[in-house]
Amino acid sequence: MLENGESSATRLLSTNGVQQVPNPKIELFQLRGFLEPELCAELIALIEANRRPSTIADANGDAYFRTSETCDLDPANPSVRELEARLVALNGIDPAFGEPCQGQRYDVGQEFKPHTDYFAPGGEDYVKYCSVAGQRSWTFMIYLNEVEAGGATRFKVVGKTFQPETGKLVCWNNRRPDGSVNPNTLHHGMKVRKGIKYVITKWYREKEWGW
Ligand SMILES: O=C(O)CCC(=O)C(=O)O
Ligand SMILES: [Fe+2]
Repeated sequence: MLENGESSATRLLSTNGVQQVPNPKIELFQLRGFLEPELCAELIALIEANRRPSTIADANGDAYFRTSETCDLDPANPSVRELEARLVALNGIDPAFGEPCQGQRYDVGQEFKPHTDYFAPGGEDYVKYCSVAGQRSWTFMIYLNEVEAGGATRFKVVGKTFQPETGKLVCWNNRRPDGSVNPNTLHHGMKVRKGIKYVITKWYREKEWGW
């Protein structure tokens, strides 16, 4: 187990199939087939059964900034426990540093406009969201299905776009090597044009979550 909500390139690349985006501005990885289709289908069913409008920290006045729906996944559910076990095996992050897993559902026309997952230092909500658990360290995201059209995740600064693919994981470090937040992680969950998009998001913190 690594310390303080940290994963590392070395740890991630020790799993067969993990690929790192070759760009010094960001630590960004993908792993195809991280979850098998059966587990993805179970997680989709959970998201369908229990969802609410998604929210954002540091509200910016744009009511259409994040138009998806969110599911707070029950940590006691067997499929969610399996998901958590897969994550720790891959990333070596002590689960105590993780926020609870969420599912996100995007219908046609829904998106999450360009944003970073870290809380803006000095921003209004920084104290509110970071005083206990600290800043977000790593993001792990898993696509649960193939979308008929649209719904890619675009990292504009580094020029990398990921297409949704059943069971594919994408993960990145939200900070630079010196520990400061990395604006090059800016990413856009682009509009779904046809079909419905389902993803899992898992965020880790620099301190124990403990809520
Ligand atoms: O849905 C996506 O492609 C991106 C989701 C995302 O960035 C987030 O939930 O923070
Ligand atoms: Fe994000």
